[in-house]
Amino acid sequence: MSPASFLVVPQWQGSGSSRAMRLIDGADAIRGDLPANATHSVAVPAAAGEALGTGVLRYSSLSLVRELAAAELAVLEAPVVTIGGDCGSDLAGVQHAVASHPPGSVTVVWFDAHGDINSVSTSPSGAFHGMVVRALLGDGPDGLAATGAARLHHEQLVLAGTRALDDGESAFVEHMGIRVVAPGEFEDPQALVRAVEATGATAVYLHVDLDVLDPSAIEGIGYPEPFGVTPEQLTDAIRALRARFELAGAAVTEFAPESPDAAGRDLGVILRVLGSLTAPLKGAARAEAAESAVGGGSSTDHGPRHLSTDTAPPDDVR
Ligand SMILES: NC(=[NH2+])NCCC[C@H](N)C(=O)O
Repeated sequence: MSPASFLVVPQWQGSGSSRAMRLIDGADAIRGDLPANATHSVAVPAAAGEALGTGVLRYSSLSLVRELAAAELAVLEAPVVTIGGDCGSDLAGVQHAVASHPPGSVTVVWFDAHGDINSVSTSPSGAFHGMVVRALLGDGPDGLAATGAARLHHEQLVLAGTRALDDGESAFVEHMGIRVVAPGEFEDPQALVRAVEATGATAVYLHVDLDVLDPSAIEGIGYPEPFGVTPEQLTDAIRALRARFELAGAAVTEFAPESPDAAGRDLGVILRVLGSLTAPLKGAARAEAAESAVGGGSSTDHGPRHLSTDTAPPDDVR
């Protein structure tokens, strides 16, 4: 596998939070630790944007970001890891991954406390980050909803770590029979592998909203929900999926630190997640074996943090 490329998309317009602009700081903080030669950025418009009668708040900026990101994705080497920004930052990333693989071969695993599967009519907020998955399934305003080969079928979707669905979302998930892997199921890292196997996919797109993690593991998230997964459960699940399926693309989203100091406190965990998505698997397994042989490492991380896609990942430092 070639090393991943990173696409930083500091989109905040999809968030319903009054502190949505913290997402820009979050994207900047993560970018600082990425390998510069593999990192590209989308110039997100400064303007909030207008709904233009679509029912999606700030629709005009969101559809513009989708276009700008799609243009980058067309020239970047896959797999691309999008760095958000809100949960809609990788709308183009998912659509690109699905469209560039044979029909039915990519399953999207949506790691998120929330379903993000509201339609315009069931959304309680009008915020696009709660409607992204629905748009991926083809339901949403023109310019956001996936069409043609980019459209995801609901059989190719697994919601992972989900624990906060709105009523309209629950009804839709139940009606469509969409597979939800609850946080408790993460105790077995193979649970997600089996869920994806059941979809018949050969590749996975891994979307990570950091709020899938338990709030005790991360501070800088705008929509914390209790009873989430541990960083170790998340990274083990990601590595198990990568060991079994081709990685078609990925994203890490919704980092919204309140200050640079606060960002620093969360970066260790975020880089472990990024490492699980991008670092060579064999190296990770070796380092883990070595680590357990010495009885585990230190949990503090004061050294310089840099993510490299071709050396041992930072998630080996626990
Ligand atoms: N990715 C997120 N943080 N999503 C939060 C969504 C909140 C709520 N379900 C909504 O539709 O507005």
